Amino acid sequence: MIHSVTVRVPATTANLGPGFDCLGAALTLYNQFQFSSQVCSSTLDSAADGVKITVTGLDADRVTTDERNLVYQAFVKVYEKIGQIPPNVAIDIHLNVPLARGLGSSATAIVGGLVGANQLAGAPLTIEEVMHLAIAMEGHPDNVVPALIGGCRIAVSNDAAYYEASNWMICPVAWHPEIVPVLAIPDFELATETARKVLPANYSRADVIFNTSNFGLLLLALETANGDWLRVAMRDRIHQPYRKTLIAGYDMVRQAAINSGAYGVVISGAGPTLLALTSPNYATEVATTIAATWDQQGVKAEVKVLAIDHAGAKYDVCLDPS
Ligand SMILES: Nc1ncnc2c1ncn2[C@@H]1O[C@H](COP(=O)(O)OP(=O)(O)OP(=O)(O)O)[C@@H](O)[C@H]1O
Ligand SMILES: N[C@@H](CCO)C(=O)O
Repeated sequence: MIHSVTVRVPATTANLGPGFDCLGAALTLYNQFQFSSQVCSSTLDSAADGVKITVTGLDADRVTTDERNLVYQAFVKVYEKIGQIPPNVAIDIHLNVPLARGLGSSATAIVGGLVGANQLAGAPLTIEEVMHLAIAMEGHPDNVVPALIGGCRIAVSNDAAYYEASNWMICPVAWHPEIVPVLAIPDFELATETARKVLPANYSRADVIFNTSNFGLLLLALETANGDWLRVAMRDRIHQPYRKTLIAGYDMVRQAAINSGAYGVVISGAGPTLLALTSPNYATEVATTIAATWDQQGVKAEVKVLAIDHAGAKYDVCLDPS
């Protein structure tokens, strides 16, 4: 019998400029979730029956430890899907991905909870079924898909209604190893819900064509590391023009990063983290420049030079010694 499951899930950067709600990449920064079976609920001291949650690491005090916890909600979804009552469980969460910063923290929680529950239940669901549950919970695929299977991915819906889709085609996007993601994480939060509210409901034909052409070029540029293409292809008119007003110093930081060697700078996910893409030779210079420029604007930012994670969610299963 399985005693515990430990799941490691990568952070993700979504959109990459023109790929709003359909393109995302996994990063080498991870949250960890451990799920341990409990014998009976009388041994548990949480307010919620049958679950005890502990959280350590970054922003740990901001995560709820009762049954509203997103990891636990995802855990329960698996048991609903298979028609079983969720077992008593202790969940230990260790956070390295900051909350509400545009690095897919909610996707790590959803994927962690789903993968942990599926393994604890003896793997009744396929990875596709887990992915569909994850997309439905998050509401869009661009963070949860790379968080689950790693790499850079495009998600295409086979259904007419994109956000209600139950059929998805997931395709890998080649990412040239000479393209380095530099992430600049400011010391303020921006909830995805807030950043989605500032977007218009409709777009002009010119804006749609602008994004379509840049998106196509971006895929070629990521594959080939063609700097001239990348400098053009990271532009977007679907979300960034509206969201940048929520991110103090955005224009100045972007220009300074480009002057110091970045191909381009975009809002990571819903923000406020900024993603610069650059070559290995300029990565340190770009990181230092972003931190210094934001500092001049009164914003403290942590800057990380990362790589693309190709593994996605990884788990270890520990069997009951008896
Ligand atoms: N490990 C976790 N455990 C429980 N809840 C979490 C965890 N991580 C994130 N959450 C929940 O998700 C919220 C953040 O989600 P939100 O979509 O606003 O930001 P994000 O996922 O970090 O950014 P983005 O979607 O733009 O990449 C947190 O405020 C918290 O409620
Ligand atoms: N595509 C999403 C990612 C954040 O969850 C957005 O930009 O709102």
